[in-house]
Amino acid sequence: MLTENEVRNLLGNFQDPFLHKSLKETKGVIDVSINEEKKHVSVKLAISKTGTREQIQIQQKVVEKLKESGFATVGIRFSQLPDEIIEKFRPEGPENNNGLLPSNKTVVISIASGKGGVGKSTVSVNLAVNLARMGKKVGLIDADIYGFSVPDMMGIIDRPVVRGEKIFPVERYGVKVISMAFFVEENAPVIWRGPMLGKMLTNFFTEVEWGDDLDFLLLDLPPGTGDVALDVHQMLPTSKEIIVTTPHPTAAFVAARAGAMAVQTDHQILGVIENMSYYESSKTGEKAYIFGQGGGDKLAEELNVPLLGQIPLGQPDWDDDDFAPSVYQIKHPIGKIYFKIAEKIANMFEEHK
Ligand SMILES: Nc1ncnc2c1ncn2[C@@H]1O[C@H](COP(=O)(O)OP(=O)(O)OP(=O)(O)O)[C@@H](O)[C@H]1O
Repeated sequence: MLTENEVRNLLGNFQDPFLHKSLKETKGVIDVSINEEKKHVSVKLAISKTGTREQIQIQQKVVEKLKESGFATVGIRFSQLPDEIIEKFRPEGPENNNGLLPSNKTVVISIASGKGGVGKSTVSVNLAVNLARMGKKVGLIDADIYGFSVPDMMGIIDRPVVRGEKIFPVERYGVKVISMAFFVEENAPVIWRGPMLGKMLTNFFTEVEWGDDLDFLLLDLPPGTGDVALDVHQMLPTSKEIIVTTPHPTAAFVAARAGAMAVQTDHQILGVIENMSYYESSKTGEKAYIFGQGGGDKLAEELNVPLLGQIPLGQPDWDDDDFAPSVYQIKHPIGKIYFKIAEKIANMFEEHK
């Protein structure tokens, strides 16, 4: 494994993608810290333009190189170089303005879970829809390679339009949706492992025409804490995370590992959502805690983040004209809970605008 200085030297050879100078020259290697025991390296780099496809490319190369050098996990963060340095090295000629996707103002939020079946996709879909109901510009990427359920859940029948090199997402309930399901044969085997998924995700970020700057880009991640989930975590640009759990204390224990993965990859956790919290009788209003109790609270406490909400068991009441089996209507009691959670999330970013 490399020492901190060796990592600095290695990173110093990478080029700033717009200034075409080495990171050594631009003083773009800001921070390197190594956890030898866990074989983890955390790096902070400054480049001239963040939130670009070039950032994602350099990010992938850096992660690849560091893994080749013996690190098991890599955390990577980017910031913008100071204006003086950009001015000093700015190349002649028209500025390259392509590829500002997602833009600097887009908040990327990944929805993660410790295991499958806890409702991660349902939560992703309903958060996206409710952020859009608030008037936010929202994109949703279905990156759960084990089951691309988002299009079905939202009742999406259309497919994205491809024009030239750009893919135009499908819009549903005001959310721009891109799913791996659009690009693979139905029932095709799950061959999309780490690197392939990586390529696909890069394409989602760089070749998808999201239109005006998005406020939020949500990602439905693969469940679990195995290699695939770890790879995806590492590939994401500065992403925030929300962890979904069921109320059973053992479920929360497994979800805590997903939280640990987020921390390890330098992703800030915004909070925990507890799903399938209870069943409420529509006649008596009595609550039955079918899947146990306390898991969400316990996890939130352990991760030191807020419990953003508790979602009871219940189905949306869709009609045949507008079939979206997993989207709760705005007037539905669960729809209202999702709206409140969406408000909490949006408020976390209000002061920065
Ligand atoms: N609050 C809820 N009440 C009732 N059913 C729910 C609730 N949340 C999710 N479900 C149902 O549970 C099942 C699993 O949900 P979902 O697919 O969202 O989970 P997931 O964690 O994304 O699973 P996977 O990771 O395996 O894709 C679905 O059939 C979904 O409709």
